[in-house]
Amino acid sequence: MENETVKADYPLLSGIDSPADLRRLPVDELPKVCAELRSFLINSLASHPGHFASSMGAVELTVALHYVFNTPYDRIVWDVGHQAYGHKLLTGRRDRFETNRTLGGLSGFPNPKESEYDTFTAGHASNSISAALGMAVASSLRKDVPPRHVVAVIGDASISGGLAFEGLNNAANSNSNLLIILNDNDMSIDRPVGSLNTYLAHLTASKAYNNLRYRFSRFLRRHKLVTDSGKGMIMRFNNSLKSLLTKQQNIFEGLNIRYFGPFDGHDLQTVVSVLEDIKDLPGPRILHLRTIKGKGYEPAEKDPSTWHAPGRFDVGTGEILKDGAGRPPKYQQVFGDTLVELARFNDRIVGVTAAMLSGTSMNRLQQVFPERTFDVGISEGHAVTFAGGLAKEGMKPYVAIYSSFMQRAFDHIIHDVAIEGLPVVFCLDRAGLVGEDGATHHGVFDLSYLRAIPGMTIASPRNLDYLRHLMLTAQDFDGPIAIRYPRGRAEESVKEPMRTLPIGKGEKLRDGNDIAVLSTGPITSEVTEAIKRAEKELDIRVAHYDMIFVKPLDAEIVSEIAEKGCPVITVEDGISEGGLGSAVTEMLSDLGSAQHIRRLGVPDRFISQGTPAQLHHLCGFDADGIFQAIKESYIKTQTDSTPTE
Ligand SMILES: Cc1ncc(C[n+]2csc(CCOP(=O)(O)OP(=O)(O)O)c2C)c(N)n1
Ligand SMILES: CC(=O)[C@@H](O)[C@H](O)COP(=O)(O)O
Ligand SMILES: [Mg+2]
Repeated sequence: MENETVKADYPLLSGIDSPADLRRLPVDELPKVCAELRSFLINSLASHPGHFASSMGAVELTVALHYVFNTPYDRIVWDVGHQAYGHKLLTGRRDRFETNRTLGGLSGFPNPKESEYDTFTAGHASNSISAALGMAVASSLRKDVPPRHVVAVIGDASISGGLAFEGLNNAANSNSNLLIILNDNDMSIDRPVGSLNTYLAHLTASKAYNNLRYRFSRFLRRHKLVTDSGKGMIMRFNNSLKSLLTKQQNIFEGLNIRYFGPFDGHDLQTVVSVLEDIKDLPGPRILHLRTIKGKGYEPAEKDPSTWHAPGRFDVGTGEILKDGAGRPPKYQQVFGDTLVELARFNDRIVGVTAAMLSGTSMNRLQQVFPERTFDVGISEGHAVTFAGGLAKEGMKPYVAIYSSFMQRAFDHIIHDVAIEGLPVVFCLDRAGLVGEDGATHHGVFDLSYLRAIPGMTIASPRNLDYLRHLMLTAQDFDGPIAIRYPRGRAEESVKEPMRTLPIGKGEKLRDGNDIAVLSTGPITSEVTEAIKRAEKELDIRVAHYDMIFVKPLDAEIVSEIAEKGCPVITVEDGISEGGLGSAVTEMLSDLGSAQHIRRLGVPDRFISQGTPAQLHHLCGFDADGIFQAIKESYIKTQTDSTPTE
């Protein structure tokens, strides 16, 4: 990428290999750096897609942070990290940026294994304040010289998450050098929800007070009046102004966190000078910046939801290049439509999601039954407990949450739903290896963590028909049930009318006695392909069962394969430890069988980004990997049964 054209198009950016280069520029050159960063992002992401609008909106903030703070000595902790592309470009990764989110390339999120500037794992929302506070406390315990600044950058939706509140609550009691930057663009992925959002809008309305207050405190500091008595003066000044200019107390100051703002987060000079002013103040502080999601690219500014992660697009026209024409629908779409279909006939059905209204297609229910659809914001734990309450009073909640985000709600599932056996339907979208979002987002742990919960029923459809069958089955099921389905499009469209399935029953898709393969979920189609190849190339007969339910596991099927006595292979798009393979192994062992079992799934390590097909191959459970496993298992039986001299 660093050719002559790039240098001509990005004269300043091409000279910035690290933030130290940025810091050598005069402050009035910084707006040009921002313009170049935006142009770079637009041109790169048009053909190498990723999280667009948040990074565009955080450009000035990113430049200001690396300009004012001595990174990487000073720590910037990005929340979620989907706004950190500008940060990647300024921290030595510009020439590799086109590998973003691809196999072996850059991670789409800050990743400490990738760069010393990426200070903490990011991907799941609301962790930045806690992590940054921990770092700040560690720094003061170590008595770092010079004192180390720690900055958490968090969005208006992410700060509404429970974990962020816990962090704020703790930070307020600490004297650590923590600066929280609230990047408030008044957007989540969809419209933000909740009263904190309304409250932040009100803070903007009290701008006059906040500006005056900031100017006064700056005057005192510049004239070295910030002694204890100076602080007292500030407080008295604040309090009298507050009653004059605002109707309510500032929530952050009420928590004992000094609040500055709101300021225009695109006014670079202001952001730089405010950061310079407040960076050395002791104790926890919050700087509230108002920004525009998608800033600098008109289509994104107008429709930030669509441009959160738009895919490929035409830079000139702003047209998003769709890849779905004529192809079967996505799992999420069929989930959304089926939920509407069921809800039309059953007025107890309600939908709950945690800030993923469009991502889960729960917006389809919202369009038809707005009063029965609940987007509770980034609060997976609350979503589950809230659903528990709904179920307790006779409603039938379908809770659609991405599998990896549901990890946040593990205890809520146990304590607030499973112990009472409440009939909540957990719709785990993005189950399995999700692809480009990588390790933080792969939904690979759900089978293992849910299977450990007594009374939990867990199922996975092999195609869209079975997704619909399971959603109908769940409607009349009196207990907690999880349905896991993957990201993206199915291989085939819906073909059959919806019907109820027997709980805990799998299906035999093919019979044979040489090997038995047991699978769950859409990966079943890879098994079918592998078996066809094995039967042709190895001249063997392979039995294939779609287990559908991982819990309760179909004991009849497991007894049948125990009787066959042949080698067994299990296949799942999830971590091998504790999932389908473990369930089958445990049951066979309970039956006293000593059959050879091979468990195919995600190995015991974190898997980075790539396309799902690449990752299935890497983990050895695409059609080719399954074929190899069948072959090896078969060869082993042949070798084992050959009589020795
Ligand atoms: C625990 C968790 N839940 C949901 C998400 C999905 N998610 C990613 S970004 C986002 C919206 C974040 O909004 P905000 O913090 O305001 O940042 P913005 O996108 O506006 O820049 C959501 C809900 C997530 N990453 N983590
Ligand atoms: C940053 C984040 O967590 C979301 O934007 C996530 O990347 C969405 O994933 P999908 O693209 O699968 O909806
Ligand atoms: Mg936001």
